[in-house]
Amino acid sequence: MEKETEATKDEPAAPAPAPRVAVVLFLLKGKSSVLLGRRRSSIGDSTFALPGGNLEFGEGFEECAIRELKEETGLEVQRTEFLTVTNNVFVESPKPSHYVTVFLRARLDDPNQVPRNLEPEKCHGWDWYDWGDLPSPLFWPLEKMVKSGFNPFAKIPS
Ligand SMILES: Nc1ncnc2c1ncn2[C@H]1C[C@H](O)[C@@H](COP(=O)(O)OP(=O)(O)OP(=O)(O)O)O1
Ligand SMILES: [Mg+2]
Repeated sequence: MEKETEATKDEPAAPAPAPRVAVVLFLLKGKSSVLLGRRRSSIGDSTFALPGGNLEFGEGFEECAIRELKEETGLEVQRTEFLTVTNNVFVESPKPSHYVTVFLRARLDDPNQVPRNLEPEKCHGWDWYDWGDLPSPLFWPLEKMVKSGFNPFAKIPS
């Protein structure tokens, strides 16, 4: 049953907070490079994270990843593969939030494409980092994956 906060005489009841869905992309280059950007956000400010964002109503995961990548970096990919999904509750951010995050991966269609920082209000800039020598601090959900041994370059079991 949907929970609602108590309505007052003048204000309608606010809907109870609900989990949201995000789609993020491991964009891979060569044998071991991934694209990361330093976040400017109330969630994970200044930490290094993957391109991606909120799934829009009616959108597919791949469609969302391709759109967010293009909006944030100008880079284009044609197809993606599903990697994993994680459940992340951000209790300490100013506005607590809960994200179910879908991780996809892709390779650059043209390895000579250069990322541009098209949303500078959300990111300090994009760059390629070696998976064996990642920058610090990583956005904590990503840090957790790295620590658990997750490898976005691994062959996906069929
Ligand atoms: N690497 C990650 N691991 C887990 N969750 C992540 C990761 N990256 C992002 N998220 C979650 C938490 C973020 O607040 C949420 C939305 O991504 P974020 O990049 O903040 O949105 P956005 O501002 O690009 O979205 P939009 O463009 O839709 O407004 O996704
Ligand atoms: Mg984003």
